Parts: sequence; C-alpha cells; structure tokens
Amino acid sequence: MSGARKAVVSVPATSANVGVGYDCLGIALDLRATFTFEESDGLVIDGCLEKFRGEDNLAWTSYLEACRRMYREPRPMHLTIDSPIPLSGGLGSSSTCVVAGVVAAQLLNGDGFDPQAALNVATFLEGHPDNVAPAIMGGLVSSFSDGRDTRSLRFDVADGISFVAIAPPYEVRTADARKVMPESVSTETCVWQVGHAVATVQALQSGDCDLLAAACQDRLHEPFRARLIPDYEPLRRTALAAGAAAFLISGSGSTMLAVCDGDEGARRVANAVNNMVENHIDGLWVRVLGCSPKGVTFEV
Ligand SMILES: Nc1ncnc2c1ncn2[C@@H]1O[C@H](COP(=O)(O)OP(=O)(O)OP(=O)(O)O)[C@@H](O)[C@H]1O
Ligand SMILES: N[C@@H](CCO)C(=O)O
Repeated sequence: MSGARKAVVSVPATSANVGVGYDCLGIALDLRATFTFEESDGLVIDGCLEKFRGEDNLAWTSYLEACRRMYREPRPMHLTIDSPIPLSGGLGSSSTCVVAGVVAAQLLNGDGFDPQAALNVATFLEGHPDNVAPAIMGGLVSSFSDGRDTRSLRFDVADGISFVAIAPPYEVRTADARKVMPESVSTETCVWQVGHAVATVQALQSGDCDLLAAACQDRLHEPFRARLIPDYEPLRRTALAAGAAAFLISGSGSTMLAVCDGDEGARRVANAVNNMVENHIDGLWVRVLGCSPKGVTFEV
C-alpha cells in the first residue's frame, strides 16, 4: 500500500499494586514493548505467538474500541508486536497491548494523543487503572476511577531504588488471582492498607528503604495469592536474606518484584535467586530493572 500511514508505539512494562496499593498503585519499569501499526489492505498481525494473531488480539480490539468511542471508522492494519515481557503474568503485558491500541487509534484515526482520554478508555478496557496509568504516564502512579473518569497522580521514584523482576516459568491468570480475593475485609484491614499505602508512596519517592520495608506489608491480596505461586516462599526468603527491602507479588503474579537499595543491591538479589541450590527453579526469568520515568512514547 503506497503512502500507508504508520505509528510506532512503545509502552513500558508495569508492576501493579506495589503490595499495599491493590488496584490503585503501579510503577512503570524500563522494559518496553513496541507495537507498529501500519495501514494495510487487510488485518495482518505478526511478531507474537500464533495464538495472539487473530482478530481477538488485545492490541487490535483495543484499537477498534478506541475508534468506536471517537466515532471514527477503523482502517485495516498490519500490526507488528515486539515484546520482551514474559507471558507468565504480572508485568502488565496486557496493558501494553491496551495502551498501544488506544494510542495508535488516537494517532492514526483521531486528533492526536490525548492522555486523559487514553487513560479513561484503557482503564475501562483493562478493568482497573493500576497498570495502564503508569504505562501512559511513567513513574509511580496512584489512581482512582468512578468507572468513567480515572484520576491519576504521578510521582517520581528516587534514583537509588532498583527492582528485580522474577518470573517463574508458569502462568497465573489474572482472572484466577482475582477469584481468590476475600469478598469482604474488616475495618482493621482497611486502616492497615491506607496507612501503609501512603507510607509506601513516600518511601519510594524519597528512597527510604527502611520505611519501605516497614510499609510494604500487604494484608489484602498477597496472603491469598501467594498460594498460587509454588515458589513464592523460597524466593521471598532468599531475596530478603540477600538484602531486598521489600518483596511483592507483581500485579496478580506469577511475577514477583524485589525492591532494592541501589543497582548493586539489586544485582546481589538477582544472583541469589538465580543461584538457589535447595529450591532451584529451572527457567526462572530474572531482570534488574529501574523505574521508567517515561510512559508511552510514539512516532508517526
Ligand atoms: N506479546 C503479546 N502479544 C499479544 N498479546 C499479548 C502479548 N502479551 C500479552 N498479551 C495479551 O495479554 C494477556 C495477558 O494478560 P494477563 O493480565 O494475564 O497478564 P499481565 O497483563 O502480564 O499480568 P498483570 O496484569 O498481572 O500485570 C494475554 O493473554 C494476551 O491476550
Ligand atoms: N490490580 C490487578 C493487577 C493485575 O492486572 C490485580 O492485582 O488483580
């Protein structure tokens, strides 16, 4: 197709919940997926697993929904996905698809990038804002939503904070991890979560790892979800013994996130989990990552 318009959209991986901020807090990480949308005579999807190449591809369906909401006629696309994000879950791979589709629709079929509109549609499509908001805005983001409008507050993460993402070689599906949540919680648990969530945001902003260690103690979802990750306990023990300030289930798992004081500390934790002898895990995916101050970026 000559003169075909093209958008290349780059979206960071994200770690949702940050322990005590269930469905509210999320951090953008410096690991990015790239989606190339190019006008074409028919739908073609490549670069991803065969099972994601159909009309139900999440980036494509998100593109269609964003066009529908803008009252614009979608055009067929050749979509190429280049993603290093593990499919075991927990690093916001679905949000990269949703955000890429929505932003590509705004760029190619709408009036240009509109971050607030993207946030509202992406939250609707993903069901909660804690991955899509940092994927759009970068940094550490706290959000709330009334189902129509999402309000998101962005904070910088201190330079000294490093993360170790640890993905075991098995998947935990978000839908399954949401089913194990308690239907109701006590006032005591609510009070615990609110106080600890505010302190977690402050600790990450200031780089205060002692405060982070005390603040990052979730009682709402992690105690129930840890059971879905057979290697959770040995990995947690090993990461904390190697000096991690906090150890979290990233999103709904199975990926876990160790939060560390500096890159050197993070490398020590990465080595320790990679070299576990007694509970060695074949096929463990481990990366030292920083926070990405940038959210979605694009070229048209
Ligand atoms: N590279 C990819 N290509 C196409 N589709 C993808 C790709 N990566 C993820 N997806 C889509 O996202 C879905 C995974 O979503 P899921 O919520 O289970 O994991 P996650 O977003 O990584 O985890 P979390 O929300 O806990 O961070 C896949 O089933 C697929 O539909
Ligand atoms: N807040 C979500 C993130 C995963 O999509 C959850 O924990 O279920």
